[in-house]
Amino acid sequence: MISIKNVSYAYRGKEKVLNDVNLQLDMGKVYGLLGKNGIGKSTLLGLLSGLLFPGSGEILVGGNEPRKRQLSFFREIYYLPDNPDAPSISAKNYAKSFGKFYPDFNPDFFDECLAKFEVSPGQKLSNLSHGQLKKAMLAFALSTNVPYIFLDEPTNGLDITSRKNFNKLLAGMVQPFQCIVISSHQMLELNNLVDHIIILQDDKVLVNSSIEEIGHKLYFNIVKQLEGNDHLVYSENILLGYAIIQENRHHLSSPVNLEMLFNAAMEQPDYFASLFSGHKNIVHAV
Ligand SMILES: Nc1ncnc2c1ncn2[C@@H]1O[C@H](COP(=O)(O)OP(=O)(O)OP(=O)(O)O)[C@@H](O)[C@H]1O
Repeated sequence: MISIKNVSYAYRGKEKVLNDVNLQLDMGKVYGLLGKNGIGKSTLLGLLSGLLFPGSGEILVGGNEPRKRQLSFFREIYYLPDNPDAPSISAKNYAKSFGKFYPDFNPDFFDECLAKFEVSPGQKLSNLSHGQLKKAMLAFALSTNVPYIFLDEPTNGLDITSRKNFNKLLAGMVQPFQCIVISSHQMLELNNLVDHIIILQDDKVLVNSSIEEIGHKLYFNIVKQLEGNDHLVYSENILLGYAIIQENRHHLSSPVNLEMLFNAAMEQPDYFASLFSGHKNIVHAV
């Protein structure tokens, strides 16, 4: 489990990026971390990975405090940044050298991932394109079998086939003892991958909710006209009419559309904050 309590963080000489953030992340789940550019997603992943230290508050990842940077902690987590370094060794040798560090590293799965991604195991990482390097490092990340995997924009720079393959590989490997956090702007791809959504806005957590809970609270629909649709939260023009979100007062079932959810949350942050924070005095949709 990951517990984030009253955590604030500011880069030197700057305003707080995160202010009094509280979150609990459970095992066996994939979390989608969403937010506009520069809102603090990478910062949060940096704090979880022990690369940054909170100005105040406490973070626990499993039994470890990331800021203590103990060996036992680093064996349990894997953090893949948006722009990973490219050492001058082949993917195969990278796995041989660095796989040892992770007690449950699976070399066969690593080979399988590389093959799926069509990355040559013998080619030097430093000679790969950005997308190829990203795929090699994703293959490594997915093969570590560590309890905590943090992926910053994992599909950024990947072609469409590779994005699909990444989703398939990830969906097939998540174990009950793992907690995976993915920061992304690719919401359509996250749609079928994540169990839980965290949306950052300003220096706070705006939405922290399971897909199931979102589906209970909101109804996603396509209509020809806007008139006559009760409890409208959000609407977008589409070719055949409108894609809308309504309050789900009739307990209907609809697939959650993350892109619409995100756009709606950005448009009405106060409404979403109250809807997903459990406050009794819900600000009603306009
Ligand atoms: N090393 C740094 N020094 C100073 N400020 C930084 C540093 N890294 C990030 N920031 C600032 O902190 C804020 C949050 O940055 P962060 O990279 O966490 O955002 P993000 O949500 O991951 O953005 P994106 O979606 O563009 O990747 C931004 O205003 C950014 O300019």
